[in-house]
Amino acid sequence: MNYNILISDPLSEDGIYPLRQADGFDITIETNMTPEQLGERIGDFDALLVRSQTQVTRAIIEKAKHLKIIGRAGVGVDNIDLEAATEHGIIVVNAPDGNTNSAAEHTMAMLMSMARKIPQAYYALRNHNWDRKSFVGVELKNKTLGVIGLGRIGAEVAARAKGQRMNVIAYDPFLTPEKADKMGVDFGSVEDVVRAADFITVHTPLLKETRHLINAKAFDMMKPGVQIVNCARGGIIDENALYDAIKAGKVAGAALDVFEQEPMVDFRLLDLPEVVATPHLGASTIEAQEIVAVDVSNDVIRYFTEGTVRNSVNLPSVPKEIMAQIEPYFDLLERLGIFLADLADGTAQEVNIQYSGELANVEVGPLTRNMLKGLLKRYLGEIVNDVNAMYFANLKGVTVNESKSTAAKGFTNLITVEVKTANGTRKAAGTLLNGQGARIVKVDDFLVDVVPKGNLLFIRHNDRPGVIGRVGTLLGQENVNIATMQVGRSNAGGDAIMMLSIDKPAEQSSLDQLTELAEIEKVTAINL
Ligand SMILES: NC(=O)c1ccc[n+]([C@@H]2O[C@H](COP(=O)([O-])OP(=O)(O)OC[C@H]3O[C@@H](n4cnc5c(N)ncnc54)[C@H](O)[C@@H]3O)[C@@H](O)[C@H]2O)c1
Ligand SMILES: O=C(O)[C@H](O)COP(=O)(O)O
Repeated sequence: MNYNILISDPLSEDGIYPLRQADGFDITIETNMTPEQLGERIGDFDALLVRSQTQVTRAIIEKAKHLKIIGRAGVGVDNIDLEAATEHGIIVVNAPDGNTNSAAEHTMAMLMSMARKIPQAYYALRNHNWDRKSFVGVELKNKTLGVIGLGRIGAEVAARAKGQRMNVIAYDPFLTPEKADKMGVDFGSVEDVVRAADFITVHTPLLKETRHLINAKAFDMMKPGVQIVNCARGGIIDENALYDAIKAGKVAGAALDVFEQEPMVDFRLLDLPEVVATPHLGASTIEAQEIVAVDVSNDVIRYFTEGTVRNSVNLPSVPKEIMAQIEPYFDLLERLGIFLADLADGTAQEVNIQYSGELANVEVGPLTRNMLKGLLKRYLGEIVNDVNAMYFANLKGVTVNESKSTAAKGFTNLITVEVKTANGTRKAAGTLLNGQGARIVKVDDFLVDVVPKGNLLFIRHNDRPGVIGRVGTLLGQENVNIATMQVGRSNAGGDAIMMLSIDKPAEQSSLDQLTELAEIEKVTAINL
């Protein structure tokens, strides 16, 4: 079966070459769809590739019955409802650094165009107006550039500005005075930056915290004649406040690549001669478009062929070497989750998972998510996957605690999962035995050695002579063949367990008959 990929924004044809070359993918390119058209089509697709144009809203995601992955060929994912994607188990990947250089170059081009009024002069000249008086600019040299958001693009811009012999002052929540020193920039708060700068450029994502970060109050603090660049996201600068600050003569220039509403509908700012603008072209170079499309294409291929991705936005990413170490445990963890969901009396309220042995030294989040997937699938069905397992755990009020210990009681690794419900606590521990695959090695406090596959019967009983025979006989009469059987007890004559693997699921009537045996306390059928 081929996977259906929809590309709904213009992507570089060279960039999607990996997808065209790989086996098993059918590509549909349909750009310029209305939200209604996208909503009608999206149900047919397993993957969606976009840039910033397509609005992947909750309404679209709710119609995307087969969608497993959304690839954003670029950085910003503010056009994708990440919460809705996560809830629906859809992984979102982006291309975090493919357009860094292009965006930084565009920022510098905008800064210089603004400082030297190049677009305005060109516009006059095109209208056959040889005007050498109206377009006197200012130099960058020895001026201070304030950079707000010193991430990938901000840092590249800062380095280039230093090449223009500018002083740079920056604010970023992750910036420390030491890091700033190493980069040769001054360190300051947003207020310090805004007060000190002759030119300001913003390079943050658009978040709740950064929306209108540059507002009327910030403009009040700025030096008269300040010039401002936004090649990050519309909305970081309050456009109304910018308009007022330009009109008031406080701001001498603005260079905007991005706008609060795109495509633009309100052209008021562009009527001001101080404003230069481009229609969101920061990443629009042949090089950047090829790299970002290659990056997301490769993640889509990886996802469908290996089940891994490099640049997930809604799942923490795990380095390749660590993934190689933990991936063999994925299946065991999912099965431990299913096992405990069947064994537990009621729905989970708290889950404690302990990683002992070598796994104590690595990132185990993906393993915990696989265990939760198995556990929650039993209550919530196949909608649960490793992307949304943690979301559903939170939604259902299940507390999840992870702990680690390097001591693994003779195993290379031992993973113990404890599930607490309103009616008690059940526990199971599993491991991978060298060359022999997955095993459950402990259930509650009883040692066992069970392959976690197929149909199992877990029987709690009193340790009395003849009980094992009676169970065997009864199952035989019911035509249920026992493949393996393990027994364990706390002490002679005390609490005991039987763990049977059987060749076909036992009928409820057989389970009822087993439960009626005098020594049997409880029979649980587990289907892995
Ligand atoms: N115009 C374009 O075509 C274009 C192209 C590429 C990227 N972008 C946009 O540029 C922005 C930056 O991209 P990037 O690749 O550098 O991202 P990045 O994640 O590397 O950097 C963003 C930085 O912003 C910082 N930040 C977050 N909240 C902040 C706050 N309240 N104040 C100050 N700093 C804050 C983060 O700590 C981070 O270092 C994104 O919004 C991206 O979408 C636009
Ligand atoms: O966030 C980004 O990567 C840029 O804004 C580029 O957006 P685009 O892919 O729509 O050009």
